[in-house]
Amino acid sequence: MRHHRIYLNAFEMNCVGHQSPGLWTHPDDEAHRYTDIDYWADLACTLERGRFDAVFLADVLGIYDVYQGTRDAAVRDAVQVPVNDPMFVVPVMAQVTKHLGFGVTASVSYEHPYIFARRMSTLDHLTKGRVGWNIVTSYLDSAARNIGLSRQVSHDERYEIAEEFLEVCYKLWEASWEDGAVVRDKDRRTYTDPSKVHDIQHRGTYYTVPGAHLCEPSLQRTPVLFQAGASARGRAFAARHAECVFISSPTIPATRAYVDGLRKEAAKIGRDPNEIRVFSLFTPIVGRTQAEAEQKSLDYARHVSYDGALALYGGWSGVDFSKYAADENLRYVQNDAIHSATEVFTKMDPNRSWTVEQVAKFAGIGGRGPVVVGTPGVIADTMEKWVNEADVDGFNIGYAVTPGTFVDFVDLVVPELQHRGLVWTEYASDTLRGNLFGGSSRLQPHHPGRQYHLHDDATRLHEAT
Ligand SMILES: Cc1cc2nc3c(=O)[nH]c(=O)nc-3n(C[C@H](O)[C@H](O)[C@H](O)COP(=O)(O)O)c2cc1C
Repeated sequence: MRHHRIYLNAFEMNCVGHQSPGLWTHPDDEAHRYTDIDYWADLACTLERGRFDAVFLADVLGIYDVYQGTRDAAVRDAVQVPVNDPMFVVPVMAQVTKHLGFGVTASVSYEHPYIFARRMSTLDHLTKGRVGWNIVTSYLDSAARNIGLSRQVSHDERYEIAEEFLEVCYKLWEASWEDGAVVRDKDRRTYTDPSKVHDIQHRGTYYTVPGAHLCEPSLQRTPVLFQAGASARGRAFAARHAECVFISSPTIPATRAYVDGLRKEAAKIGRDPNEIRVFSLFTPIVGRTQAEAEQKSLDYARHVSYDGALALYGGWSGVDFSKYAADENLRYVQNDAIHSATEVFTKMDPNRSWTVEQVAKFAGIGGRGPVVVGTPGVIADTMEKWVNEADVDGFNIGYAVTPGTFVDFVDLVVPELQHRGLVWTEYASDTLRGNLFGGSSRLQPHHPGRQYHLHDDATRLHEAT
């Protein structure tokens, strides 16, 4: 195993039906409390008690309306709609914790870097350096139609936009305010030294941002960068920018293929491939005994919504599964949705074909990642096997029911992992990047965003523009 410890993220979303469509009907599920700030505060305390590195908040703009050509199935079963803005629950969770990190999802397709950079600096200040950004390009036409486009920008061009979006953000976060700019000198009546605040003079294909950042430097400056692209273009983007990568695929061989490809891409462009933390989606159903766990799993399965699962998967893949017979094998379809969503079932594991019904059952609990049912020992064994054989660094722990799945994991599995020396018993740092990578809270020295850092490069930035 490459790393001294397993990294843990809780996978959440500011909505009712995140990755287990239909489970809102289960008596133990409290996802409907997503509008109650106490739900988020209590969850954050549970996760910090379990020494989780972070809670990662997914977010999707638009409604899943591919299945049956309407949004009815998604709306009926609360499949990621209603959905609230993830950013606003971060300060609530930061207030009741000291070390837990917060990954928020935001789409480069529906933000502007000048505005967005301020929002992330604000969160990094309020969380004392514990915020991360899951960079997405989005995948639903239904979102594009609501901002004046007839359909979403093509898949690969979304990543071209994302490249420039990141460049503007790096310049704002790293190259506008020098570390010593804010002096708060009451005698000289100088809060900030104007000579240490610089325009970024960005003129690009998609953005023109000539001015200075609006925020003083936060502890991390650039938030920890997460990404989950898994197609060839998505992986190339991740290899260049991501500090952490989320992946979700159902088997170890498919996951290993992704991870090897990602690390090779990173090495090709001069990054340390082992510097990227890879988190694999994983939904545990835990019992004190195997029988108890299996009973729980059967009980959850009875609450899965078949239509809800196909609405979710239809949104991800862009494929209307109502056009297939339930026992028909899935075929790869090239479109502008999530390429990896269908690749994983049609290409990544050649000796396996999947019918629509199997995909619906699989996606009914835990989305596209594996669901493991068992005792704390069985769960820990599986996690160890994935780390050793799929070369992942940690897991994005999804839930079947919330907060139940997280409480079971923290109460039963974390102590087993700690006993095996696989998960730490105490945090090492107060910032998210410090906990994930050790040492500084700033970008790693050979991360591409670092080249904009003022001390190395103030003159170069000005000469280049
Ligand atoms: C674990 C995981 C979580 C994701 N969460 C989100 C999300 O919250 N919002 C979103 O728009 N896309 C999300 N995605 C999708 C990816 O960010 C990305 O849009 C998709 O994988 C497209 O990449 P690809 O075109 O390279 O396949 C997630 C993917 C994975 C594996």
